[in-house]
Amino acid sequence: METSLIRPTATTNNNNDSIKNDDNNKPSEKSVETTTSTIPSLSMQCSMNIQDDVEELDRQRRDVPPGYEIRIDASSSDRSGHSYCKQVENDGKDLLQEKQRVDVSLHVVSEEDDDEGLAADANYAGGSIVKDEDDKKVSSPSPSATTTSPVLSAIVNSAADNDTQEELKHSSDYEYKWFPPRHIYALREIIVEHDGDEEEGGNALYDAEEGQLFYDAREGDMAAAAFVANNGLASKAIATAVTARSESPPDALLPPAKATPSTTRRTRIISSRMVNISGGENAKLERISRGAVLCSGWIGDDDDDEEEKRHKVGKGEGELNITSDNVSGVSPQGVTMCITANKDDNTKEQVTVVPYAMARRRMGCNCIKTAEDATTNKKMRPLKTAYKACRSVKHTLLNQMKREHPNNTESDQVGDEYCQDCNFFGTNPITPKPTKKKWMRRRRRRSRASLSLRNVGATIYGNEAVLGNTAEPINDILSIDSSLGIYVCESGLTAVKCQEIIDAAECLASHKGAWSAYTYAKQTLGCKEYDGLAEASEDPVMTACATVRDRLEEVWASSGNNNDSGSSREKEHDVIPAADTPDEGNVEETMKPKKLVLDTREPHVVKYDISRMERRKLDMHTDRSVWTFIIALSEGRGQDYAGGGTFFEELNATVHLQRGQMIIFRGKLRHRGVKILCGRRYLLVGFLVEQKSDDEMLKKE
Ligand SMILES: O=C(O)CCC(=O)C(=O)O
Ligand SMILES: [Fe+2]
Repeated sequence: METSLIRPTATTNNNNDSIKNDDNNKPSEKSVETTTSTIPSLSMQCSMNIQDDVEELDRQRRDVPPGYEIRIDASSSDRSGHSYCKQVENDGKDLLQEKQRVDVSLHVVSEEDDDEGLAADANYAGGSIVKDEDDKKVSSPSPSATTTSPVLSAIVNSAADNDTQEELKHSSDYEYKWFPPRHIYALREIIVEHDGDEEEGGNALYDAEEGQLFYDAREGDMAAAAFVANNGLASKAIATAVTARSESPPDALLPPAKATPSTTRRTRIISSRMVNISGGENAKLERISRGAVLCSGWIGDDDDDEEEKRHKVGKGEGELNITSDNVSGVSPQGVTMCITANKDDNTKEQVTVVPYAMARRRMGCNCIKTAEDATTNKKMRPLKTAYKACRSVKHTLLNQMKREHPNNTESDQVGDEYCQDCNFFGTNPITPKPTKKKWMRRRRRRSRASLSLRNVGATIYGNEAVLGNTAEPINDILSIDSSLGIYVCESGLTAVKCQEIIDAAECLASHKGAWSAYTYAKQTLGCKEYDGLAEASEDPVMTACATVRDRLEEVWASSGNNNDSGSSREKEHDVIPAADTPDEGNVEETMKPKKLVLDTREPHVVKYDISRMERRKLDMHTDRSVWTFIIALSEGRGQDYAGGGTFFEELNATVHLQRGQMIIFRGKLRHRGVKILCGRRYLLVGFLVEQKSDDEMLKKE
């Protein structure tokens, strides 16, 4: 196993279009002055000519630590239609050797203008460059520098083994470059382009274990990129870095060199500070790469240089010969880079990513094949990720098809749209919309044939069942803010189980003809009403209820939060220690802990999609609940959707859950569902309310 590398590079900056960090409203020169030799100042070069990015840019400015600044340089552009990392030219010198400057740029084309796989000139965004000030070399950090900068410290400490850490701390060959977390995420799944020198470890990224933080900028490589694997340590390092930067001492937060794997699943890190990491160029990156096709083959003309070839492919020119033999996978997201796989004598084999539409057109065929050797051929190892991803896309699409053709057997579905050979869709994976008349007829038929309701849902989630619930509560609970009452933990749901709930909900919605909208959310389905959904959701819901009852209620009350008036922040001086709580008999009726049950129609599934603006988000509101739990059924950051998350007003942060995680919070906290940028986001939500006394019930009747 390769060791993880953090290969910092000295960088230069000759960009004068600076925009200052408006947090403290200091002029940019100020931040130059405050830059020390151990903490490089930060500037980012972005081409942002898309309106949406303005908000993101603002956020970036706020997020920049003191002494750093953001610089905007609208000149950074590339019209090839490809997203890739590149090293900006500098008089033909080997930049990495010279330790002068490394640019890491992302160039992204908006999907609206890309229907035939051709890049649009006007709509692209991207670019991030980290450089030091005044063309100066950034000095290597001394060991003390790692304590001066918690961010660097966190990154150094995330290196996989001690030797590497030591080397990084002491070697004068290394200099530290700090990527703001957003950009690390932006680069998360980008594959490093290098010139094909296939010596051992030539592309160490692909030898990285999941969870390693990677920054690889080797001499001779064509490009540099930061790479962060999906989960585990690397995420932790980033979460740590962000938190450390904002407020906390690094020592308390630094991850161990190797995370201890949890018995059931990989350690997953959640942080209230992992805010706004999607969006802006990252979102666009996620969007355009969806459905791209990975191909290997010749690109451009022999005498074109690499850059030229990429341009040509982006424009649909050149000699890329796409056949089913060289199509190697479909990338659902993230894998958007051109890769040079190998370089033997005169043979250059290129692996590149082209838009799905273009590949289809070139192949003159309705299906995309997945090359077996994507998993076995070492030279094509980068494709492994895409290959895996491809399988999951197929799975999702197949499920979708099954839902849309519930009565068909698989062979019925082959037809024009389905290739049994590769188990994949061709021209049109989505069934064409039925005419209104047909639709009405179908809807009537569906409602007649609606599921036979045994009223199981109402029983499963009735007061008695919830109060007598014997599910195991979750013990490992991360407190996002204990004074507000916001906690995150696992729900126990696996990805497969999450998908089962989604499938059940979608199946119901299609039988019913539509989603309901009985909470503030525009697309909901109540588990109490639908047996299939009720059954699929039982375990996580009961786990959530047990966790609130057996863990959170107690913690909450013991920190003086045993009534619900006003904000918890206001009550900070009014804490009644648990030990001083009077006997039950003396407690006034209002102070008695109430028994929590699920509200009349709870729990429910929420769906966000981008079909309409109001379905993308949920505006600021409070829930009519004592506690609300939200379980994420989909994965964010471009996998199932981008954007999203739950924003809390008092926290002033968005919490992003990973699939299977659950957030539990006080229902009266103002919160909103942040707009998703693409895909679909499903939640399983429950409102826990106080059980009404018999008197109250009678009164109501
Ligand atoms: O989308 C979210 O994260 C918030 C959902 C929510 O607040 C609700 O369903 O009441
Ligand atoms: Fe809510």
